[in-house]
Amino acid sequence: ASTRQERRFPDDFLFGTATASYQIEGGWNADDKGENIWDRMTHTKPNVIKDVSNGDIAADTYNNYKRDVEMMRELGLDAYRFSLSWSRILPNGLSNKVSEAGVAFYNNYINEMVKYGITPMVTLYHWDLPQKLQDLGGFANPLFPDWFEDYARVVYEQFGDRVKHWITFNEPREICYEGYDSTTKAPILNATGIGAYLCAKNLVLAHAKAYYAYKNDFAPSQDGQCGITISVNWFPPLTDSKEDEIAAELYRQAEWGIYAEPIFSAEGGFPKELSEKVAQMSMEQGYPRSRMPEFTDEEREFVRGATDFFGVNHYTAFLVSAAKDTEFIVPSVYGDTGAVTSVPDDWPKSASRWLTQAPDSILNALTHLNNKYNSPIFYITENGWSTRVEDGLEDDDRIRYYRAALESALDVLDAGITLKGYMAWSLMDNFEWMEGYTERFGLYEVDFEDPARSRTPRKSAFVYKQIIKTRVIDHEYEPETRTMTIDEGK
Ligand SMILES: CCCCCCCCCCCCC/C=C/[C@@H](O)[C@@H](N)CO[C@@H]1O[C@H](CO)[C@H](O)[C@H](O)[C@H]1O
Repeated sequence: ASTRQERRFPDDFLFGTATASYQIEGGWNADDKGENIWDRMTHTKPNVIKDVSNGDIAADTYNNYKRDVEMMRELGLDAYRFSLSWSRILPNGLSNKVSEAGVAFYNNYINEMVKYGITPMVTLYHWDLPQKLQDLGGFANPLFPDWFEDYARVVYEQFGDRVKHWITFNEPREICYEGYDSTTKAPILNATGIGAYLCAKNLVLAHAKAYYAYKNDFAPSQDGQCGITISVNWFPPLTDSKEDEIAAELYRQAEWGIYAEPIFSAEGGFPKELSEKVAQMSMEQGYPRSRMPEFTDEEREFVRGATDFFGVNHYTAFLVSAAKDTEFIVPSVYGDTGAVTSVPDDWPKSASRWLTQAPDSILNALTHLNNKYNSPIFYITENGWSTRVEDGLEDDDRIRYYRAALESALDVLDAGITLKGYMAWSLMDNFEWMEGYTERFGLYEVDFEDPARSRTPRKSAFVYKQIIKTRVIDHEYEPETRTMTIDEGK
């Protein structure tokens, strides 16, 4: 039997880090870039952000992209996942006008990665919708799938000769539930119990349109893959009672099933149990039809199977139980599930109130998805841990989290599940959405007081580098230095 020390990641396993355009780029109005929904929200309602900050400059990757690639080389990354700013490429959101400056910025960034053998993994949409499209309803407009396909075609055309890994959307739950159904992400629409379902349908249709545009018109010559990234945290029942089992299943369907099921399940369409529950609740609440829209047979068939891989953003777990005396907002997604969550006191806590270190949660989540969806190809497209500003560079908590997460990823490989890569969130500190700059996820610390936005490796950067280099998790490894260098050949 092999010892834990001997367990290795395969040589072709893609180790990387991830970021997102609005969180790092800055250059919010550089050249002819158009306004996006985060620009609009942070400028007109600054108090919704915890430290009243914004992403106007962020880590200033717009001017620091060569330093970013240098950091990728220092870590010895195989791959780098980043997103494109739609309104930097199409200032008005629509494809009649393409920004030369925006395209040039991404060409430079991608070329710099390719020059050093780093595989670019590109997300088309990580939450920064052009404001002009939001003014027309955004994801709630039935034309949204067409707008997204048009944008995707421009992007494939411009960058597809070098980019072979495409992700259409990052985290549909955060786009639809947090943006349309509540007030935790732009555009803070707060259409509770309605926004998430409406957005979910248009989002998966948009994904399928962009997927088939690539598959039919670009993949034959460009030879890449196209998938979607869904936020899949692990939601087991609190107890083995029937009520908690049912609550947990409904909760999983609301969290990620409404986005995953239409694409990955054999039947297609929204998850059965949640659809029935929402239809029943809608009737009881006096609506003339279900708040959850239906797919036509043609739409269902179009979306079903429209992917080459399943990108999983995984951070944590919550225990789910049937609500006893909770008063839910009516109507609301969580009211539809009738479920509540809790977290054991002994799971280590991060700087983010939602993020604890749950045991074996990567293995549990991926095993569940693998069984449910007929063994797709997986990438972990985000996984990471937050610290506070004052925690500085000695981030042993983050190291403990990453080692445990990567052990769980090795368990996934041992279980015969096809996991092809792991992207740590994040390469560097960045604008953490509603939390501003108060929570830090970076392997590199960014000094946001410094006009140059200087970047300094944390201890975790040295540990991650060692794991990538050796393909082994050495729990005893202590970096001897805090001076980062680029290894030969990187
Ligand atoms: C009794 C429970 C106690 C917890 C109370 C917290 C209540 C808040 C519940 C919120 C649930 C959040 C679910 C988690 C979502 C995350 O997986 C997801 N938002 C991660 O998104 C990515 O996060 C990165 C770091 O936050 C980064 O910002 C990136 O852009 C996102 O893709």
